[in-house]
Amino acid sequence: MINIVILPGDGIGPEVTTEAVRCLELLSRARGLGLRFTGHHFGGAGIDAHGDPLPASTLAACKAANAVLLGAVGGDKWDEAPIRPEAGLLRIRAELGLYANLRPARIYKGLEDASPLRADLAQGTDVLVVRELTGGLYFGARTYSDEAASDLCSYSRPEIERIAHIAFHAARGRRRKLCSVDKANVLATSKLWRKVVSEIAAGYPEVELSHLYVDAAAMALVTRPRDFDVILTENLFGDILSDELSVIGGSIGLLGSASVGGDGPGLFEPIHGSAPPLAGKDVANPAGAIASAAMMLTELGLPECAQLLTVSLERTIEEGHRTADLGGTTRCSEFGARVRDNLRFELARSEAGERRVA
Ligand SMILES: NC(=O)C1=CN([C@@H]2O[C@H](COP(=O)(O)OP(=O)(O)OC[C@H]3O[C@@H](n4cnc5c(N)ncnc54)[C@H](O)[C@@H]3O)[C@@H](O)[C@H]2O)C=CC1
Ligand SMILES: CC(C)CC(=O)C(=O)O
Ligand SMILES: [Mg+2]
Repeated sequence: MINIVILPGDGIGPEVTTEAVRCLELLSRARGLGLRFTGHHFGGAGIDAHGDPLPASTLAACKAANAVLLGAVGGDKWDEAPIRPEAGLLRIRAELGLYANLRPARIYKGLEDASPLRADLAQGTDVLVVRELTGGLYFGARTYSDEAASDLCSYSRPEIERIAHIAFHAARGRRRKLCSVDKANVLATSKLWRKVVSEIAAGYPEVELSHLYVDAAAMALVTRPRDFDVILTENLFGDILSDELSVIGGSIGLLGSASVGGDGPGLFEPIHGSAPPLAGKDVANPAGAIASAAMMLTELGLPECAQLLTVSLERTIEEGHRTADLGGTTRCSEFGARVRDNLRFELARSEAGERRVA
């Protein structure tokens, strides 16, 4: 039995996670994986039900699970709450020790026209953002009054070393190029970041290391995205740059992510937020949630099942099924159903050991 905790969260979170879970259920039945799903309140839904975005019962269930699949949290409704839904997200990342957030971005076949960039700039973009997830500004002490406010940014050498190793390992298995992004011309944390990353590079001579300041990186991502293979960066910069990178492929709704590094379960979530204006309308793009589910299967040691789901998602996109964010009319639930149609086909094909004639 593989126990998976589902945290649908708020806004479009429940809609996109439903489609991802249905794909996983299909795979589990077909392959006898023994996946068992239990849903728990989280984010705004946690505040409404328990007065806490990360209720104790939810945290206990996550810690006991094999993996956690998350939708998204937040919304205006909780703007004035003493603890915002987003605080629950930060807490669960810290509680599970998930210091590494992997966000792969690429141009899907069939979406070549969906990029806001000229095709000659965008085509072939395939980047993995390795974002430090439990340090930096999001976790520093804050002060606030209506006259002055502050946020503390700090990083220690071990925090930088461990995320750098993850990124160098990833680069070694890809095109062996790693760009570390910081603001070392201004920030003390970035100065240490650059020094430590450069030292770690000595252990990975086959990986070509470069450094960019974050402002220049933001520019380079839209002028020469294909030059990047792995981007290693700190929490805030990774959050911002991965949203930027996602639209080069057409939409933020396409990107999944894996948060790993702890002793317990990993957490898998699309990179987008709860998109309140889209909630309840069956129009959100569930591709990022489905891609996150595929990343979860890989992490659970089921790479073949992950591949079947990835191929099914790719084929659905290639067939031209597009949700509204990509200029189409396919509903969220319909898109999920088409992925499952393709998944049934892939399962049958792999069982028959046949190759499909293109
Ligand atoms: N991981 C999480 O749970 C995150 C939560 N948030 C929260 O979400 C709420 C909304 O934040 P925003 O800044 O608007 O970011 P957002 O990511 O929810 O939306 C940004 C834009 O992308 C669109 N979009 C996002 N996901 C989409 C999808 N799957 N399909 C189609 N279009 C999609 C939205 O309609 C909007 O135009 C806030 O409360 C914010 O704090 C924001 C980012 C991450
Ligand atoms: C909502 C924030 C806590 C984080 C965020 O935007 C993200 O992780 O993508
Ligand atoms: Mg974000």
